[in-house]
Amino acid sequence: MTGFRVAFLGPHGTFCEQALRTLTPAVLGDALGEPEPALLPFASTTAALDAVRAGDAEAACVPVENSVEGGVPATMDGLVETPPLVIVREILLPVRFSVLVRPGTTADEVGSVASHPHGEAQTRRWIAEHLPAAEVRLTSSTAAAAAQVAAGEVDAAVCAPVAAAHHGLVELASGVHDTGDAVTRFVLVRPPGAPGLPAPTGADRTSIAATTVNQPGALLAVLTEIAVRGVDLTRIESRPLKDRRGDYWFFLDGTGHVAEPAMGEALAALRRRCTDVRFLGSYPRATVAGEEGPGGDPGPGQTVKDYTESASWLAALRDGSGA
Ligand SMILES: O=C(O)C(=O)Cc1ccccc1
Repeated sequence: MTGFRVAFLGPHGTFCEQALRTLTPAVLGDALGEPEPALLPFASTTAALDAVRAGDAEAACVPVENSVEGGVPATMDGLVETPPLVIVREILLPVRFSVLVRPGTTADEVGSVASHPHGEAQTRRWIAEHLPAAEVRLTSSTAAAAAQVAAGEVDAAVCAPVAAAHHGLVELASGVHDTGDAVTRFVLVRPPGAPGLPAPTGADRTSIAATTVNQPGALLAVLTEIAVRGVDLTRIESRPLKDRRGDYWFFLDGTGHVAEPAMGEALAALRRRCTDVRFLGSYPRATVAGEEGPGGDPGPGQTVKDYTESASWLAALRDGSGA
């Protein structure tokens, strides 16, 4: 038994567990310094993140966004709480839903159907068409919906096919979705300073959360600091600050690593410009099998080599050896 624990959105049979299990022992060992951790299911993403903050787990795997429904609010809110956590890996999981029922249940007998809000959002049309009379209930995870079916609390669950084996259910339908090729992005988080924080690979992503003063052009100024350094912004999404009505956290993902000059300079500029800025991690960019990731040519004068050469040139001006 290892002393190393990874919390995840449970119960067993969630997409989150599947995402975590796609990491090979080598990748986990690299990201966590421990190839075979114990995987601990938690009832919510908030509880999984809290477990890391409380020292009850060394890392947590949580869903962060979906290509159809956008960000997972509980995860975004949880990432900017204190003490800070940083992302050390991202995992992209193509998501295919099954509709699971107790053995013997027919479509006509389904009076209620449950799923995680992101599961419901991705199958809303299908449910309206195939289970028009069913009352829709939202659950903390897709596997929690399957557990409710097994307990007789609800008739059907929209969830991962693997949840059938975990909860003794059968498929009423499989391959269910409103939009094909949906992908969910999960992240593995750790406390900052933990061993094994990712070194630059040359194909990394950095996640940042920033708040600005409420003035015309404030967000434009933040985006400009990023754009002029050739950082490819791959995501921008906002969440209300809650205790400061009208103010927002802007969640920004861009290509590059904090150890590289362009991203490092962009972060330093945000630190000057923003009322608050949180570094949420630099980690290797994941791609879906067979697809090209972002981060092509950063533009003229924007490569790491360009930054290094211009920094040496400036240093020479300053010490009087160059002109
Ligand atoms: O509830 C789950 O299984 C999760 O991992 C969250 C989720 C829900 C719906 C689609 C993708 C991920």
